[in-house]
Amino acid sequence: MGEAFIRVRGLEQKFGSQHVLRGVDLEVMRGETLVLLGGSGGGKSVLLKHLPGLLRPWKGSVEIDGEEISHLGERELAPIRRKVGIMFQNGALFDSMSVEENVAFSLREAGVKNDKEIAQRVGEALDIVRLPGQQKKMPSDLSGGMRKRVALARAVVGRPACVLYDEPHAGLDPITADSIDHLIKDLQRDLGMTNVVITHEMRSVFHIADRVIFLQEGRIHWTGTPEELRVTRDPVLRPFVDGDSGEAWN
Ligand SMILES: Nc1ncnc2c1ncn2[C@@H]1O[C@H](COP(=O)(O)OP(=O)(O)OP(=O)(O)O)[C@@H](O)[C@H]1O
Repeated sequence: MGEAFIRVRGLEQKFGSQHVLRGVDLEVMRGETLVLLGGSGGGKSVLLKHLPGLLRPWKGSVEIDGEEISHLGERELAPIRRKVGIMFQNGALFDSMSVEENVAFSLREAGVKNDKEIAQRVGEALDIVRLPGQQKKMPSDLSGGMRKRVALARAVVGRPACVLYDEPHAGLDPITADSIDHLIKDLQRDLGMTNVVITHEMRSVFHIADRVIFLQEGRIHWTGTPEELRVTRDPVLRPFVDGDSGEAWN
């Protein structure tokens, strides 16, 4: 580690009069797993969408692998999006396409045309997410956990250097959520992947994070290791870690 793969400086975003990001400074080191925590509506997804250039900063800058991307057009962003894969919150699979077609979609978008190469790379991606041989299944045939893994296969099939995960555990039972955590760590260990993960699952945070960032009202309120998070006395973080709303149980 030691070298920043993502560098965000003074990032601000507004939607109408709503000032969602208010000056975010962030570095994600190559090969690290960074977890992004924060209350609902605090701007985590909005921040994540700036990293592959899906949103353009209102103010500030975003650098990916040493390249400033905030001024780039759609065509110039294509190589950036090959470096930064994203696994969206709802999995976002196309229900009318098979698993194979869903995973191949981002490769075809990236201009890969050779069917044999596509089939091979889809097979490898399905192996990585532990769904070997599931190419012909339709999304409606899959469980929630399997759909998430197909979404992850789609994010990694282009062999990005970095994967962004927007609540990869949402709607999963604890065992399936744990298997997603293992996949995230396998990608980091085996392929040197940089991971940025939004989650509300504290158990996962302690399993996967090298570093944690807490976003509050559009700014980074706290940064530390999982060990520091576990013992923090920060008045905003403590109830979050304990899952304590402050209301009494009778
Ligand atoms: N494209 C958009 N247009 C207008 N408002 C938006 C847009 N995207 C996000 N917002 C608003 O920005 C705020 C932050 O949203 P965001 O999805 O980043 O929250 P979050 O921290 O990811 O929350 P959660 O944990 O609930 O998913 C919300 O009030 C949301 O309604």
